[in-house]
Amino acid sequence: MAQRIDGRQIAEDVVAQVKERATKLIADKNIQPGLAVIIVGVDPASQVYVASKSKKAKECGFKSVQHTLPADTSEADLLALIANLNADKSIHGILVQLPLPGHIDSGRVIQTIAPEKDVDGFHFVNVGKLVTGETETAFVPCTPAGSMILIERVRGKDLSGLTAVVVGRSNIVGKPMASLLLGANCTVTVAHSRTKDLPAVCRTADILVAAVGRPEMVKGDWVKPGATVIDVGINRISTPDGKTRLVGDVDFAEAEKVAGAITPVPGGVGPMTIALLMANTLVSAYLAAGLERPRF
Ligand SMILES: Nc1nc2c(c(=O)[nH]1)N[C@@H](CN(C=O)c1ccc(C(=O)N[C@@H](CCC(=O)O)C(=O)O)cc1)CN2
Repeated sequence: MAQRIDGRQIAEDVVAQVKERATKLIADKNIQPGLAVIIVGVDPASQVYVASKSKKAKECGFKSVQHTLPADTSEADLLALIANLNADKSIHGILVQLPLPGHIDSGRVIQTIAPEKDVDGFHFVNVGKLVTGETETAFVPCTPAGSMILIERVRGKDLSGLTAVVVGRSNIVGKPMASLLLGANCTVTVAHSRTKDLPAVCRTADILVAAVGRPEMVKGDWVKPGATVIDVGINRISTPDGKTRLVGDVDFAEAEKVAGAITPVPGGVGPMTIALLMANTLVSAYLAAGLERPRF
């Protein structure tokens, strides 16, 4: 049976380190990291995630500001708010919760955030830095950055020569995940809906990352014995008793019989996303003060 990777515990460890370093930054330099989180509309899941982010920021000792805007907010008003936050010296990180309502161009919104405050790592400047290996000043998207920490906890820091397969090619998870694994000297394949014989491709992976958004798609016989399986999917499905439950993109019951280590859903990658947002905000405050980048 595979080792279950406890994302909640590892996220707590990361948050504890962030809190300790934030406390020191405040004491030594009188700089309090500041995070502004913006939500537009009333998507229930987004409301939960944003509330968790604001709460966690407070726990870390950060200045935590939440802007809750109505669903019919104009793009111009949202861009004006971001411009104000870009100019606000007490704010080191700006996060706009996705998805945004359909009348707002998410791309334009993301590109309006100052790259040095883009703690989501979605701005072209940060994407370019990640792809080119400019990791001193890059912000890496929180979900892949958190997934890398989980992988390193299981396999150690040296992933050199391992075969990695990332299933999914989104800008938020799949592509940055592939860049991180490549940066760690893995041999990386990005698989997707048009990949031929996806099960066979997945079976080549020492590290298998599933980020497709399809409930329990990755079956046990897609997993190489002993592989590390990172399940990024968070899918709510209906159960026969009329309730709902969360499942990942991996069929956990099958895969845990084959894998060496595997993340559960919930309690795997999800908590790391919020922990890495705290880490990125701390990094932003350090870099703004001209200090050496803290590593996690
Ligand atoms: N601007 C952003 N928007 C979105 C991001 C993001 O990184 N930046 N990611 C996702 C949602 N997300 C954070 O925003 C997120 C998703 C899930 C979790 C999490 O902890 N999940 C729990 C289960 C929660 C539940 O019970 O529903 C888990 O997996 O254990 C945290 C953050 C989309 N939008």
